[in-house]
Amino acid sequence: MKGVLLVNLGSPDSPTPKDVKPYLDEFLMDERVIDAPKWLRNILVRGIILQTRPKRSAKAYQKIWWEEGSPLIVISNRFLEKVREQTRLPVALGMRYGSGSIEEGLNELNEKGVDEVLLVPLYPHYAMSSYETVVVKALEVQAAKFPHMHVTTMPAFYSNKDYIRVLAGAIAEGLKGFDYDHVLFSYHGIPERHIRKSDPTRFHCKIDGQCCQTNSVAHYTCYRHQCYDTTELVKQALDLPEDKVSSSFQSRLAGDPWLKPYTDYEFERLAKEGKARLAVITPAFVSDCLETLEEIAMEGEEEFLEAGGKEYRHIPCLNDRGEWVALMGKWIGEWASTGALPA
Ligand SMILES: C=CC1=C(C)c2cc3[nH]c(cc4nc(cc5[nH]c(cc1n2)c(C)c5CCC(=O)O)C(CCC(=O)O)=C4C)c(C)c3C=C
Ligand SMILES: [Fe+2]
Ligand SMILES: [Fe+2]
Repeated sequence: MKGVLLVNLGSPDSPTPKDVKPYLDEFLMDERVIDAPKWLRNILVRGIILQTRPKRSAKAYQKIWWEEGSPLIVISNRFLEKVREQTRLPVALGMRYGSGSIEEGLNELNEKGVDEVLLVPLYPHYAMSSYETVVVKALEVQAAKFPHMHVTTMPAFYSNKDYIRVLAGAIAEGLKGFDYDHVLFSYHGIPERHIRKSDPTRFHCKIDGQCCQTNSVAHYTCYRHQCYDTTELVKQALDLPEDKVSSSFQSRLAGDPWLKPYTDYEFERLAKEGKARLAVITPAFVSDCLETLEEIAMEGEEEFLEAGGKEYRHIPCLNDRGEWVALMGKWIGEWASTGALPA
């Protein structure tokens, strides 16, 4: 019997340092997130980052926490419930880190008699620290605990025409009544090194301003290429003027170079260039979360206005909007009936 496992990133159980610390420990000790040898990761994460970050992160989580819990978890559950209404197949939800794990999700499907699983990483783009780690973890759990199950993985859907239509529709709605000077597509950042590590050709991705526009098999796993592709396709779908659109990368940790341009520097640059009214969208996330609600909607606005900007609008993620739920229902239906996956 077929079934579906949706997987998102996960959140701490509460916005307190006590709960944020074990969550960050699991997250940052993932070798695909902080990709240093284990002994060094131990020093970096447990010896340095976790000494101060949980307190700082907990404060940030407190600013965005909802009565029902973490926005990312609440929204993922709302999405789950609505997707269930679109299909007769069992659908479960798992989180890569923290409570409500991938194992619990697979177990729920197993108890319903599912032995053929469609695994859906809830990330539009491929990155070793997001999409890839979900797939690796799910396959590890499946092999160890549910060896009779067969798992098929949904590909990254960053350029799928239906996804672009749905994303463009959400952005058009968000831009309504806003006489914007610029639309910034802010994607979660990753270290530049991750791009090179994910290049199967080992020579294509040079992050030189050219490689992401030159055809290559490397783009199946090139986060940077995929992010720029999403921006370009939405720009075309909405007929946005070339000089009013750009992409940037947010949420970097100190240390190695991360993908540029950095979102916070872009806020300043755009304000200084006289772009008084700025709209920001965050298409690396399908659900609003700490990174969109605190870093972009709150901090971003402050930074932009302080730099001289006049008006700022953060456009929400797809969350549980009807068109997105219907599209996931359509993809599940196609897989269930013909085995086809979104291209
Ligand atoms: C080395 C560090 C990190 C990499 C690489 C990274 C990639 C990455 N992350 C997301 C999605 C989310 N990240 C979120 C929070 C978050 N991310 C990092 C670090 C890296 N992420 C940290 C330390 C945190 C925790 C908060 C903080 O202390 O700043 C979230 C929000 C979770 C929530 O509970 O709301 C999401 C979502 C992607 C898609 C990605 C690679 C493309
Ligand atoms: Fe992150
Ligand atoms: Fe590239």
